[in-house]
Amino acid sequence: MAKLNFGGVEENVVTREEFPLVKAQKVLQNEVVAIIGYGVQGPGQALNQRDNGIHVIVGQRRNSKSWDKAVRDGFVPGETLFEIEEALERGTIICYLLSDAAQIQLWPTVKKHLTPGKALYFSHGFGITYNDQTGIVPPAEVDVFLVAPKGSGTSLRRMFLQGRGLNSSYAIFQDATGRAFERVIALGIAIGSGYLFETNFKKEVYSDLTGERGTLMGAIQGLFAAQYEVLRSKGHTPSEAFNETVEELTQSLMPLVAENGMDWMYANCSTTAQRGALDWWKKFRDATLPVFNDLYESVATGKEAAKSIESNSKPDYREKLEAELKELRESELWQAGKTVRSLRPENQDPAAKSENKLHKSTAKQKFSSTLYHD
Ligand SMILES: NC(=O)c1ccc[n+]([C@@H]2O[C@H](COP(=O)([O-])OP(=O)(O)OC[C@H]3O[C@@H](n4cnc5c(N)ncnc54)[C@H](O)[C@@H]3O)[C@@H](O)[C@H]2O)c1
Ligand SMILES: CC(C)(O)[C@@H](O)C(=O)O
Ligand SMILES: [Mg+2]
Ligand SMILES: [Mg+2]
Repeated sequence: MAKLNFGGVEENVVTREEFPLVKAQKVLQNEVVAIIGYGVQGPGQALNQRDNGIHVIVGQRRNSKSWDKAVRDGFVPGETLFEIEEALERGTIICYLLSDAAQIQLWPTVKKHLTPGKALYFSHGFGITYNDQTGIVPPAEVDVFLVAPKGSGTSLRRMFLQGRGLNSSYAIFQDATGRAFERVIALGIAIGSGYLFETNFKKEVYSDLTGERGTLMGAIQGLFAAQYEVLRSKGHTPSEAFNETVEELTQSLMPLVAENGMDWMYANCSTTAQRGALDWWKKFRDATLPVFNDLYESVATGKEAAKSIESNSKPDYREKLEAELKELRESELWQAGKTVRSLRPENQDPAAKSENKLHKSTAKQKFSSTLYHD
C-alpha cells in the first residue's frame, strides 16, 4: 500500500500499478461475485467486472425494469441472472447494491445466506453505521467491507469504457477469513476504480451524505437557484441567467478546474474576474459555513438517515418523489437549461457535430501550449 501526500497529510492509497488487474483476477478466480440489485451502481459494477474477466452473476427481482435491463446488458436468466435469493445462494461475495432502504427490507433473506467464509460487500457505509436503524448486523464468520465509488454508477461505466477510472474509497469492517484486504482491493480494481483510498464505514457515510447534500448536489442547486432568481428579478433573460449560472460553469470552467484546479482557474481568468472572485469567495464561505455545520450534525446524529429511511420506505414513495422531481424539472431554470443544451452544436445536426470535433481538437492543442508555456 502506498502512502501519498495529500496537501501535507499522508494517506494510504492503493493504485492499479501496485495491485494490477491480473492480481485482482487471481484473488477472485474461485469466487462467484453476486451483484444484488441492478439499479445505478449494479450495472456499472457488474459490467466492468464481467469485462475484466471476473465471474459475476446478477440477482434481481424478475418482472422488474432492472431485470429487463440486465437481460439487455447480456446477463442470461438461469446462467448469470437469477432471482435475488438464488443469487444469494450461489454467490461467495455478496455485493449488496439495493437502494439503502430496500437493504433493510431484504436483510433477513440476505443474512440467511451468509454462511462462513462468504463476504458481504457494500458501496456505502449506511447499513452498517446506522445499524440501530437498519438492523443490519452481519454474522461474525463473514468478511464485511465496502468499495464506494466516488461518483455515479453511470460514470463508473462510462469512464471504464473510456479507459479511465473513477476513484473509490474502501473500508474493512470485519475480517473473518484473514483475506478481507486482498478481496476488497481486488473487487475495487475489478469494478474499475482508478485508485482506492482508505476510510472506515462511518467516515464513508458521513462524508458521502454531506457531499451529496452539499456541494455535489444540494448546495450547488441552491446556489444556482439563488443566483438565477436574482438575475431574473433584475430583468435578465432566462438564457442570459442560465448561461451565466450553469452553462458556463459546466461547459467551460469546471472541465478546466477538473484538469488544473480552482487555483489555476483563478490565475487564468480576466483580472476583473480575479479581483471579484477573490473578494467574494470568503463571503460565500462564511454565509454557508453554518449551513454545512448543521448538515454534518444532522448526518452524524442519524437524522438524515432516519429521514431517508422513513421517506424511502413508504408505499407512495415513488409518487411523492415524482412530484418533487417534477417541481425541479418544470422550474424555469431547468426548462431554460433544456433549451440551452439543445443549442449546443454537438446536440444538433451531424455536420455541426463533426465541425465541433475539429474545434475541440484544435482548442485542446492551443490549451496545452497555454498550460505549459505560459
Ligand atoms: N447511485 C449511485 O451512483 C451510487 C454511488 C455510490 C454508492 N451508491 C450506493 O450503492 C448502493 C446501491 O445504490 P443504487 O443507487 O444503485 O440503488 P437503486 O436505488 O438504483 O436500487 C437498486 C436496485 O434495488 C432494487 N430494489 C429496490 N427496492 C427493492 C426491494 N424492496 N426489493 C428488492 N429489490 C429492490 C431495484 O430494482 C434496483 O434495481 C446504495 O448503497 C447506494 O448508497 C450509489
Ligand atoms: C452519486 C453520489 C451522489 O455520489 C452517490 O453518493 C449517491 O448516493 O448516489
Ligand atoms: Mg450517496
Ligand atoms: Mg457519493
